Amino acid sequence: MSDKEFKRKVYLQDKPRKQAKDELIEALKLIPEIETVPTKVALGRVTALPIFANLSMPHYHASAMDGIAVRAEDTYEAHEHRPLHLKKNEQFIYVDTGNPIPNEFNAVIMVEDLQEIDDETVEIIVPATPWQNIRPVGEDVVCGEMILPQGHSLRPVDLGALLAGGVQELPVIKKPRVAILPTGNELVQPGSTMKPGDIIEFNGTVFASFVQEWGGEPLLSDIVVDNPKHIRQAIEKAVDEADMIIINAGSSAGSKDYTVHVISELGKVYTHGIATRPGKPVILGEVKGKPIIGVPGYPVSAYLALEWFLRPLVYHYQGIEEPKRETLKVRLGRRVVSNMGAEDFVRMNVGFVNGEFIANPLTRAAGVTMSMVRADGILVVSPDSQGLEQGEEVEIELYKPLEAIQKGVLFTGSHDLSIDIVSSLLRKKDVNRQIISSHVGSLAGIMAIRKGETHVTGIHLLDPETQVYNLPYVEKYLSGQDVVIIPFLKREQGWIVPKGNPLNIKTIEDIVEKGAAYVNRQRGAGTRILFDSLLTKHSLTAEQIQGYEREMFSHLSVAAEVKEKENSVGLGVYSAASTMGLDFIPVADESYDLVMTKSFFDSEGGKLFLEVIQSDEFIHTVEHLGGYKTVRDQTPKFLNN
Ligand SMILES: Nc1nc2c(c(=O)[nH]1)N[C@H]1C(S)=C(S)[C@@H](COP(=O)(O)OP(=O)(O)OC[C@H]3O[C@@H](n4cnc5c(N)ncnc54)[C@H](O)[C@@H]3O)O[C@H]1N2
Ligand code: MOO
Repeated sequence: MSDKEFKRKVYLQDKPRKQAKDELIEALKLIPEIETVPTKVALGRVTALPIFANLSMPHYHASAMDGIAVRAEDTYEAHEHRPLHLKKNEQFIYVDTGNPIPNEFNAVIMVEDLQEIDDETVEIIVPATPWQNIRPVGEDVVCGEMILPQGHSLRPVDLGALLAGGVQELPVIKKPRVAILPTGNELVQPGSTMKPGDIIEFNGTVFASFVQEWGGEPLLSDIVVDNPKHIRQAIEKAVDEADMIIINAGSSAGSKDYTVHVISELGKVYTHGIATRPGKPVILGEVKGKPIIGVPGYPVSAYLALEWFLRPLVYHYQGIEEPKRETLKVRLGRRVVSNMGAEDFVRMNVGFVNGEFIANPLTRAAGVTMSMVRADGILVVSPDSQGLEQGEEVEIELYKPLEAIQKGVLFTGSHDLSIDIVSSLLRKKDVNRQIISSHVGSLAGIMAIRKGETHVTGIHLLDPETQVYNLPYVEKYLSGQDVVIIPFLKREQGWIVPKGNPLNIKTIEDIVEKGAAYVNRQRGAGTRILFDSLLTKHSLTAEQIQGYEREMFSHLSVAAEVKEKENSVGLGVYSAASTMGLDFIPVADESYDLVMTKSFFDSEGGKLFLEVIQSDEFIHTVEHLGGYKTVRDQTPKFLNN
């Protein structure tokens, strides 16, 4: 078949995930191979047969203590009031722990229970019982006894028992070899010089690492060019070398999505399209009896699909149960909408607030790798649900240890680089005490405190009437709540412009007059409120600002956007400009303060948090960024009316 003969396939199935998996496992009779490996390097491998001891351990009667070997019968007369003397080499010999016990003796008396009279004589006052303090032959392992059953994943202690039982090598299931084929003309190897349209090939490494984690052996191939001929060749080679094949991507309906056609030409396609979001365009098939899985290109879809279909195969091949993740009951901090007819997999952040686990959905975009890095767990919403309400109790699968979630500090509010510094210093004090931050802007941060969804927020909200920062907003929106305001930083806000300030922007009027492309912040962000109040002050309107509608969610995203465009300008903090190598023209000094719930303030985590922000190391690091002054008087204000 040539390129042109491939028709564009646009219709995907919506097969239930479990059905698709069961059909695949059912269709393929995976026959594992067996190999012999040295016991010393067998950690994590799975026994292919029951393993029996070749030796007894110990293989002789051994002293269990340091002391003397005796005949118990010779000691029966010993008594507290009638000490008994024993003669060396006739009635006893000295032994150390582990020494063989000569045939004529049958008990050991510990050195602590002896009185040495002279070089040849000891005195005892308690008789010995036969076989006391002796490890009989085979006390640990008896020759011929089964040390381990078949299908057992070897742990460090198992290796010890095997070696003790004289097993120096053993039959294990061969690691299933998984060929990983990254395809796509846009892909380049990490470290290449990038031009627009290039994408770093990173999925392959993630897949290979998962395969290793699950006990398989990854065979990561070079990038395969997107055409049927090369894809076909790559699959044929992979089928010869591996037990399972992963092909990424081209699983969907694009004009270059050849994968499904090549698989059906070379073998069979069982499924194309499953009822999940994300991850829908998965292909499940076989070539020459080997499973082949086409996973979508988008990283999140790809990793989930790998877990749904490859993980069971890898474990099934090894003949062991797939380990289950811990689950946790949580209350939803926000509503989660869902597709009817498909399972939704929603990445979640979880925090322990006011004695309850509160979970909030992260971005649903399938291209955001960082959402997998940040996720504390995943919520699976069933196909017959239209969504779950705020406050509803649900169960999620955990991606992180419970302790880390329990100790995590939730920060929801306006992003500032100093919060990342607090996070790393906090972690230095306690590895489990990290900041889980959502950058939602100042007002949304205040609302999160109000709804009990966060421990801390960072805000910089100028009240246009009083020209006072923050306090008026806290009093307005958090009245009646137990919160603590901590004066935190003074920071410079200014115009972030490309290096050299090509449009020579100095004032807000310049943005209008020079037709600069403005990079705005989202509604409710302190920087947005500052910009809007500058507009009002200079009698300008939003319509006069080019780009006003496009909203970014952090200072750094504004700076990243400015870096992309010669004629652009944004409003943000100095540190964001300098991090991106951009110029900065100061506009205003503002107060960025922290608000925390009283219960967090009083908690262990709150105390550590305060210790960190008052530390010399923190103050020094923040001031070194430039554009900041830390507030020396961080006296907390309690709001409780
Ligand atoms: N008309 C339709 N378009 C799309 C559909 C659809 O149903 N109809 N489904 C969308 C969904 S959902 C997904 S998921 C993607 C899957 O697309 P493909 O599997 O064909 O993947 P590509 O388009 O080739 O790539 C998507 C994206 O991922 C990047 N990618 C690919 N491989 C790698 C790699 N090895 N490392 C890192 N990144 C990789 C690729 O460059 C793209 O940016 O289709 C939607 N479209
Ligand atoms: O189903 Mo795609 O896999 O949403 O991202």
